[in-house]
Amino acid sequence: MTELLSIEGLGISFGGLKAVNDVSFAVKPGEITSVIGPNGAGKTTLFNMISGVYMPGSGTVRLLGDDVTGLSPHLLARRGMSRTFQNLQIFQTMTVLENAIAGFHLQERGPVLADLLGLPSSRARARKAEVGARALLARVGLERAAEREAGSLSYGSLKRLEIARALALNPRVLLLDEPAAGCNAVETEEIDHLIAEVAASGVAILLVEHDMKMVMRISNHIVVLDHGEKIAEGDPATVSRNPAVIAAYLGTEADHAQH
Ligand SMILES: Nc1ncnc2c1ncn2[C@@H]1O[C@H](COP(=O)(O)OP(=O)(O)OP(=O)(O)O)[C@@H](O)[C@H]1O
Repeated sequence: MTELLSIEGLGISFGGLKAVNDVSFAVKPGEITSVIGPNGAGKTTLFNMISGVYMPGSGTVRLLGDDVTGLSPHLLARRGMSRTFQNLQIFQTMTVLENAIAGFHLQERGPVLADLLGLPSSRARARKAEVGARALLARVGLERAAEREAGSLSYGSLKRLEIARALALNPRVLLLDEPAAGCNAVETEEIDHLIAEVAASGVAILLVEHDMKMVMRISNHIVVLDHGEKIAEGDPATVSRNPAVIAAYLGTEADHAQH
């Protein structure tokens, strides 16, 4: 199957520390790939290199076969990669609908003059963005909250709003940074369903998540990092039986026990 996103030998050092070293894997359309590993394993750093936040020290990121290594997040978004953040990027005092509409405007080059002059073309664009935003809110189960102030939403709903905004870019690849962090069991399950539905629509999903139960439940493919290196990859059953993976997690528990 075609690889939408492929990571080849990616690495970066901070000072003398190799935070990520020679990591390779591929993400396929319609599949959910998760990156896991103990604290400090390099998950966030890897994510930041893939999504254009950090320039990799070595290696290549390919999107639909094109080398996109080091492109800025907004250029990646135009090419079909969007992401959510661990710390939500929601405008708390705007309505839910306005937040979703903001997602649409991120993809535009912005004929700013037309907008400033209130030309018909700009009004038509605004109308189109609103229709699209309402459809997205329905997709994530927030249509009835459209007129509410975003700051009044539950945490799980905010997480779904953040995913809606990323979907406004109509991505081929969606990167989710801890989509269930801070959510209770019911909210986590709702997010599970949403992610599975997005994957089923053909989007390639890459996620970093600490909730191991969720990872095992929804992933097609898991990549395990430890001390910046890929130590295993495969389906959930294979990875959870892998002795190197078990040792990496037991190792961190032993460290905690000593402190
Ligand atoms: N900007 C930075 N400058 C220096 N060191 C960094 C920087 N970012 C990360 N590191 C180091 O790189 C290593 C990997 O960190 P990273 O945050 O990517 O791990 P992680 O797997 O995401 O951890 P966690 O599960 O705790 O979020 C750690 O040793 C961390 O201290």
